[in-house]
This record gives sequence, structure tokens and C-alpha cells, in this order.
Amino acid sequence: MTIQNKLTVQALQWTGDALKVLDQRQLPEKIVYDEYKDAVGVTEAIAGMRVRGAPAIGIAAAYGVALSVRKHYAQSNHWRQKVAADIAMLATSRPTAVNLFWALDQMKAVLAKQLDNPITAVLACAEKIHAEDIAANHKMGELGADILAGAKGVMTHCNAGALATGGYGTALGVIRSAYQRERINVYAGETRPWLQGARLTVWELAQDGIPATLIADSAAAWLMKSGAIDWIVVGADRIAANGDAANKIGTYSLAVLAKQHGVKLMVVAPTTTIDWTMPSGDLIEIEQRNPNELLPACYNNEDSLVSAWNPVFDVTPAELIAAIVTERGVVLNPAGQGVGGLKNAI
Ligand SMILES: CSC[C@@H](O)[C@@H](O)C(=O)COP(=O)(O)O
Repeated sequence: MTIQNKLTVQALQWTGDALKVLDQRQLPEKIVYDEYKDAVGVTEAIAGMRVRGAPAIGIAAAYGVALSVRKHYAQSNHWRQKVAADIAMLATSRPTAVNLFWALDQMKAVLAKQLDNPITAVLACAEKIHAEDIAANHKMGELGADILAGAKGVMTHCNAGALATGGYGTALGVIRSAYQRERINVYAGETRPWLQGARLTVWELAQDGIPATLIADSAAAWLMKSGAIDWIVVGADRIAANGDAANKIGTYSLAVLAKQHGVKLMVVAPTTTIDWTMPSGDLIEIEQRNPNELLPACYNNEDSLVSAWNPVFDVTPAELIAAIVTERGVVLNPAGQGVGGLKNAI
């Protein structure tokens, strides 16, 4: 399947025998791509945040399985067991984004078939997942832009752009599409502690010629009070069946503040981000990352009395969400109805 992406900078590229990953830890100062030829490398790239963002994590993992089959098929009669072990390893890379587990399930389903050429079959599946994600982003961009019509300002959190997906982006896809229709003021929260907003989002928008204003996370309430924004537009890592949505830590704070200020919250995510088996967001596993991502280095010693609590996602209840935008359609005011209506929608 052809992968179409208008952007020059892509998080992931398949080269024919390797996965090229843009090292997002080095942005915006440096644009560095690393090449991975096995599932161990791809697992490390995901766990170490070289590639991040729910859809991009799923796509990278799918290519990781394709690399695993390439490596083991010709070398071993036990290639299926070795690939299964690699899939189990990839599944440990990060816990919250359900796109990872969805993509691995897609690859397992291909591998469960009688295959004449497993290498070609799994690669075709990975490329299909990649291409369909880009197509879904463009569809969501248009649907979300319809909702934003007439808005003067939007704020986004974390990076839910081309860097976090196959290309174009979820929340940033909506902002891109809206901006193409009419100029809109875009604000991005810096997104502590990893600074996805400051390092990735404003840079990515600037690559497309879209002006963006960076704010400290703690300035969000004051921005809303000023009347500058009508909507907050974010992505998601996992949406429960009842419409609760896990996203980058700080999204829940923004949702609570938005309610106080009459600002609306839009969650933009492909249906691969919906966990149909999970009835409520209360059950979503929230990743805790190393406290040293937060702690100044001087506290990183055994005698230190200072520790850090570093959950990197939170869950926004459906009642605080005005719209969930997917490639299959929009759910307005999901509280009470959830997202089940999208399950069989085309
Ligand atoms: C389209 S990306 C949606 C989410 O994955 C994104 O908002 C987010 O929270 C990413 O977190 P990260 O820890 O950078 O992987």
C-alpha cells in the first residue's frame, strides 16, 4: 500500500529492510534518524521515547514484528516461537496506548494464517496499518475542522501531530485542516515534564507555516479566562467504551479548567485508540515513568529526601468532553452514551 504524507518530516519510514525512526528526544535542535533492523531495537526506541504518541507507537511495533519475521524466518525452524517472543517483548514497551496492543493483535492475526510468504504478508499488514492511520488522520482533520468553524482560538496539549502518528496528526490534523480553511490562533502548552508541546508541537506547526504561541502549563487557566480560546483539542492514548479518555498528564487539569471557563474539549483519535473491552477509564493502566525525568539531578542520590511522582497520563471523564472525533464519525457529548455507536460504523 502506498504511504502518502505531505509532510517532509516523518516520525517513521520503512526503508525496504529497516525502520527509520526520527529520534524525538533530540528535537527541535537536531533532526536525527536511527535505523532499526530488529524487534529489540524497536522496543527500545518505543520505551526510550525516540518514537512516541499512541498511533506512532502502534505503527512502529507493527514494523517491529515485520523485522522479527525477516530476521527469524530464514534462520530457524522455530521462527514462530521467536517471533512470538519478540511480540511479547514489544508489548512491554509502554502500557497505556492501546494502539500498541491493537497493532500487535493485527500482526498476530496475519501470522495465525497459513502463509506462503510470511515476510511479505506481515510487512503488507504493517504498511496497511501505517497508510490507514494517515488516511484516518485526514478524515478526522476535516470532521474536527467542521466543529471548529468560527472559533478564534484553540489550545492543544502534548504532541498529537504527524510526529505522534503515521502522518498529519490527530489533534494537530484538526488544527491543520481548520487553519487551511481560515486563520485561527493556536496555543500549545509546554507539557511538562517531557515538553512535547515546547519541543515538538510548536516546531511541527512551524514546519507547516502555522504560527503557534507557547504557554507554560500553569498559564492555561489565565489563557482561558482571557477569552482567547474556544476549544482545547487533544489526542488520546486510550478511550474506554464509556467515552473516558486517557491522554498526556495535564489533560484532565485542562478539562476541569475548561468547564469553569466555558471552553470546550475535543478529543481526536482514530478508532484504533478505542478499547472496546474497557467499560470505564478507571481501569486504564497509567504509565509511571522514571522519577529522574522530573527530578533535578542533585536529588538523584540515595541520601536525598526529595522524590518524585511521575504519572505520564491521566484520564478525563466523558462528562468533561464535548466531542470525540474519529475517522468513523463524531460523538458529541459522549457522557451517558459512550462510543459504542462507532463500533460498527463504517
Ligand atoms: C496522536 S498522539 C495522542 C497521544 O498519544 C498524545 O497526546 C500523548 O499523550 C503522547 O504521550 P507520549 O508520552 O509522548 O507518548
